[in-house]
Amino acid sequence: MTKPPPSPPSLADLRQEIDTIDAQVHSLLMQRGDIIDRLIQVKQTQEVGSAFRPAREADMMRRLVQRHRGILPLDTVESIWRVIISTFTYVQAPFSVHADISASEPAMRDSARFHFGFTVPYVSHFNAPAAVEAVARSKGDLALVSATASRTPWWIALEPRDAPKIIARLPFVERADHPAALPVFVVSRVADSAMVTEVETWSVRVSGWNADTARALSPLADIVAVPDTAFDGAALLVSVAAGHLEKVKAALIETGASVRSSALVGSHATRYTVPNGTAK
Ligand SMILES: O=C(O)C(=O)C[C@]1(C(=O)O)C=C[C@@H](O)C=C1
Repeated sequence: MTKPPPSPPSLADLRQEIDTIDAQVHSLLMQRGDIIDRLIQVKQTQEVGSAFRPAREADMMRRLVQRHRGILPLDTVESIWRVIISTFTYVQAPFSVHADISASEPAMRDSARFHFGFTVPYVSHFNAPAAVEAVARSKGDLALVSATASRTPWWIALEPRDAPKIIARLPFVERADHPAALPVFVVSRVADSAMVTEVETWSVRVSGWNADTARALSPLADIVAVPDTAFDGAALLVSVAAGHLEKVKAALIETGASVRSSALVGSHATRYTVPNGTAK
């Protein structure tokens, strides 16, 4: 005699399983909070003012994407972890996010909320220099500024040694249809040891900037250029693999431009793109 197939679990049984998992997830988050409490003692955040560790976060976000499987969309998993990590950053040392909304207020707000959640205060500014200035006056605040376009060479303010620096590029995990896709630089003051140094960002002032020069540089580096009429040139923000600025300078000179000055104004992790077909 064959046994009848087991009856499917009831709705009440499945809800019981969900309640058990929710309680475990909540309990694990509270345990994570206890660890953060202990981490504060060993981390000495007070010295630099900010608990944000871009190198660690870039690595955590990449690993999260790599291990993700199943029907829960990657957008959701990424946004949950962004809120977890940034809120635990905030509880270590409160900070505000100063956003330059001159490119697009809704896109900038989406980026700030997606990457830093709703607990971290959001302050909007009408231009990049104002957002950067607010960070320079603060202890550990962050500024979010467009990484692809600018009306002003705001990065010149980052040149002095003790000025804030570019410390990250968002989103950490790029892909088609990212819900907060606006490319953004994060500007802040963090300990040197917390910086990711894979990609360097340089403030470069050039004379003789023209379309040929821009074309010659595009395979070598990501560039934001603002015309500098006083010198028939441009103020550039150059993002280039660490140690490769000399190649950019050589290409500039080959196309007839000349470099008037260059200063390192930050660094960030290599851009990480989710392979096609993985993201949901
Ligand atoms: O690893 C740290 O230094 C932490 O402070 C922990 C933590 C996290 O919540 O995982 C929070 C803030 C940092 O930006 C990176 C990670």
